[in-house]
Amino acid sequence: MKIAVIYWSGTGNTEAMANAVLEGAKDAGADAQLFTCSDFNLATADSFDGFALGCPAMGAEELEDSEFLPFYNDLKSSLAGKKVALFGSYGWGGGEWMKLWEADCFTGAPVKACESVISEEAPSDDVLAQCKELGAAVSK
Ligand SMILES: Cc1cc2nc3c(=O)[nH]c(=O)nc-3n(C[C@H](O)[C@H](O)[C@H](O)COP(=O)(O)O)c2cc1C
Repeated sequence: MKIAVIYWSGTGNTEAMANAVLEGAKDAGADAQLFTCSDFNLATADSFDGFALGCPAMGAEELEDSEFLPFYNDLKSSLAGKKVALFGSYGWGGGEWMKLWEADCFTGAPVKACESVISEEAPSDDVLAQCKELGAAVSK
């Protein structure tokens, strides 16, 4: 399985989660690669079997809108039939942004690999373990 772990992170919390997702995917035997959303070449999207996408809550319970949201909107058409899992960090909103993101993502054609993983600010060891499991789930 060829897996892309693609994230945006302003202060490193979602980045730490992405690193754990990558580790979990590699441990599960996937050919997994880590990208920031601005580094990912959309022309290569069809070559991946699964995607783990990470973005923190920004704006008012929104995806980061200067880099991640435009990237995600462009990627969406390539997610049909692919395994997808979502993760990210939040501050004070209780995870509302993730519910909105899931509704947007999984009412389309992607195959939900597992439950999303969210972290209040910096990920704890427990959350990092959940991130590794997410990486493994998207790799199956
Ligand atoms: C401009 C801005 C907007 C934010 N909006 C929200 C929000 O709507 N809901 C929330 O729970 N946290 C919000 N946060 C908190 C971040 O989601 C939180 O600090 C998160 O850990 C940042 O992740 P990162 O380190 O990957 O950038 C916001 C933070 C910033 C800087």
